[in-house]
Amino acid sequence: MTTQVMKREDLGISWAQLEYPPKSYNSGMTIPTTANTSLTGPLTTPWAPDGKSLAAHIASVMPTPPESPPPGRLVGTNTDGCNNGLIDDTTTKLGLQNLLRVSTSNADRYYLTRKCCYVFHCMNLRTRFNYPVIPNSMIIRDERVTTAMEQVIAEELEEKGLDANDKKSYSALLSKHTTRAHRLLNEMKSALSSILIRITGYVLFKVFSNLLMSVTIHGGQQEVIERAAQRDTPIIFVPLHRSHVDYLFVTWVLFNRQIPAPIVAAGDNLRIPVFGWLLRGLGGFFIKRRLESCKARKDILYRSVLQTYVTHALQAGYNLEFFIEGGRTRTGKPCLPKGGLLSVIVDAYSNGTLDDALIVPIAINYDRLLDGNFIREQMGQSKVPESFWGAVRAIIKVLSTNYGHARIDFGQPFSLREFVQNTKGCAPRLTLNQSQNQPQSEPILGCTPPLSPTPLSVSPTSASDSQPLAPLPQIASTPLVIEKGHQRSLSSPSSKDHLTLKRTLSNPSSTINAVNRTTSNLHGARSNSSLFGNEVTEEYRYLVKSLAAHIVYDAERCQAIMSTNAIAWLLSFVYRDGTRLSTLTKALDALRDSLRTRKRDTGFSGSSKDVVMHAVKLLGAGLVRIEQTQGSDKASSEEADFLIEPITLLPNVIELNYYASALLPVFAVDAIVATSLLPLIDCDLWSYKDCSPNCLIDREKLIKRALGLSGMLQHEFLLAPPCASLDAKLHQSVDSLVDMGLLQDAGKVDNRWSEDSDEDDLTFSQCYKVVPSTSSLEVIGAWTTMLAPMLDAYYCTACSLRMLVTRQVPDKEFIQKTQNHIAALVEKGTLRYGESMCVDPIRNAVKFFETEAVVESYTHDSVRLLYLTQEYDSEERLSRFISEIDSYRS
Ligand SMILES: O=P(O)(O)OC[C@H](O)CO
Repeated sequence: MTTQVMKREDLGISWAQLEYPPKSYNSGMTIPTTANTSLTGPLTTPWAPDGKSLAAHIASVMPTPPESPPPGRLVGTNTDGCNNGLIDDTTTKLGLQNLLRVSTSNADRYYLTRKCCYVFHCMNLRTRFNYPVIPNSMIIRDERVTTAMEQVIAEELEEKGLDANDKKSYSALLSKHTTRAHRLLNEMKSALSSILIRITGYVLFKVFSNLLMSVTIHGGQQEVIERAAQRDTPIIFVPLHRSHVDYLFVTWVLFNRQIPAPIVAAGDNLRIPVFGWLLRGLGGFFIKRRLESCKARKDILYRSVLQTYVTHALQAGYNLEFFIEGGRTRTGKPCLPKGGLLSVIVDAYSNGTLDDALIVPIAINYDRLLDGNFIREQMGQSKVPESFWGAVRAIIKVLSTNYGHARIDFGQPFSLREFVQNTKGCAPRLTLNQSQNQPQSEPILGCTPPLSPTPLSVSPTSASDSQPLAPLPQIASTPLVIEKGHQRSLSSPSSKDHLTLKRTLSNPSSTINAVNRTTSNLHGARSNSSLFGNEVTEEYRYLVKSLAAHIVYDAERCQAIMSTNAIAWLLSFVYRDGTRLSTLTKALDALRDSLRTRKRDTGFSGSSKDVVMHAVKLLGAGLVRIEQTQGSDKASSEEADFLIEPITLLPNVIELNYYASALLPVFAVDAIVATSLLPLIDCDLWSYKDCSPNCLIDREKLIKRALGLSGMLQHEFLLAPPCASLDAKLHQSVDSLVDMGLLQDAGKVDNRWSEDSDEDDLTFSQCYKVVPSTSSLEVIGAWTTMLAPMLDAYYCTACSLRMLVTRQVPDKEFIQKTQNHIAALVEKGTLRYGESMCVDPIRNAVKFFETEAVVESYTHDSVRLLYLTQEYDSEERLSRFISEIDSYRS
């Protein structure tokens, strides 16, 4: 099958003509107006560092006048409709603030005060907080560490064939492992310094004001965090990870609000000379990168030291920050969560050492990434390790560049205790036996009987999607609604998850849920013990997985879409062959409306024409080509039109795709439904534009197919949080196609005799007639094109499985050969999208094949070998599987 190439200009279709989005989306909903208070409102006596008037300065630093700033509301999934006592009218009314604008208590008439406003600002901030020192001895003597040490010693004595009662050998080993525990702790622990935070805070003002046009954050969100910090409960900040700069941003924001800095989990790859020391002084503590790996799991001493350190720090009153995705996203869309540090926190809560914590999902987004790009790694080359000189070179390189705007969004804080209490009743009725102190007979709190897939109108998520945000009721009064599918998946061993998913692809009647999707990422899925050595129950696993999924889902939802994301998306998926500035401007207007109705913030404001020009400039000539069209009047730039064209050649297109991908999660469900619809229609919709081909669509069949495709893309997207029904989301998306006019009600048909029906099927199912209009085709085209590169990658990876027939191949070789194959097809023009060769979708396809029990793997001499399972180890079976994957490509 070749990729469908749609030339919309030839068809006379224009994205901008479109009535978009369909009216049904959150109809009647209004965006909370924080409006013009944003950059000018909340600051009492602000001035620009160079003494210009504020308005003039804003005009010079913003791409457009701030006529309609994005709302910057607090987003929460399980907490939508919950207040936590942190939100009130004040927080919802505050607007966006540019952190680079500072104010002091003096008027701006003094030259020195104006010139040195950052110095005065930083001097006036309170940074001297009580950062208690946690003595090493307290951690090393902790029961958890001593128990781990005894276990390690016993194992070593046994390994060496020594007598377990031999005191001399025992004390020699005790001293060896105690020294190691001290070393591990010293390498790990942070050394928060108030002075360093103040100095770095000032330096960051200077650096960021040179590199960035603004660093924007919503005043209400800051206010909520400030209120949360006044409580006795530790705060756990969990940002999505895009850049190394993320490490600095949260601490810097808190410094500006005079909130104590958190300790921040950093990968030990960042423990490099000077920068490692700096990071440690700013609160960084270093952990091994792959906590989930077998090697790290086996190092029980390391695990016990880490867990004890984090637990003691939380007990001592430190706030914590960690990146739940592990590394930075290479694709531009969030990675599925890792459970490592989250399970430490859940452990600490469940064994009673931590009474509660407030969890704050965070999203940070940049017009342009300061770290460069991930082209190299996506092309299959290995990552260049961090080093001192590498960091220095990178800093020198970025200093002379403009990176546009940056935006930080804090999600709504939610209580760990309330989350656990609400979730406990929904998982299998097993006890959390993490602690001996915990009463085993503890009643299951918040026990909500598992419900059948929740009608959209009553699920917490849907409620939040269709209602204004404030005021929000208390969390405790809103029990989480967990659907049946979750309980099923938990009550079965992980191997059965394979069956669930396998069924989904072939007969996807079971609901795929977010918990299943994170299975392979958390705890290594098949282990029966937690990352930190405790025997875990299914309930515990469920808890960590659903908490992780909630955090990532919430963080993604609060992420603001930057101008470069929007323009890269339009150029990648709507105007891949290029278009005029005027058309792109109208398309951006439509996209902005669509984002607004989906309650998504944008990190830009003002006229779309200016936003397009700003984004095109930032994306640069390597990603977007711009030229003035012939006949434009050069003299009057107002009238001048330009031709704007994306560079779709490899490798540049990979970077463009990175920026476009921030919008993928926003439209993922719709894209899945649209992509599922096309193969169910016998005819080519585009040739029936504005006509009515004689074909009917069965709603249930469409949903089943969409569920199958959702299952296939389970490693790409978190489509719904664990408390919501994916099924309902898909139904909502089908409704939107009806509202759009693409589907017209054709009544119910008797499906008793249809070949797919089984005895339990509904007798009648809803059918729709397909009526493609110009505008609906435009939307369908964009959504299907959005998934096309990914589906091509999955299909080509499935084809590559042929190289595994009767043999084993190292996974690196398998991926490399698949990439080469895709690159060759792109070169020949058989495949349209160069980004299909990125390593991420290929890896995810392999993960999916493993989930489907098509492929298995084992590690030998540190090499991971892939092979086909017995069931698929033949050309014929494999071909059938490949055609099944192919059938999802439109
Ligand atoms: O994206 P990576 O893999 O370079 O990792 C970034 C992490 O912040 C390292 O701690």
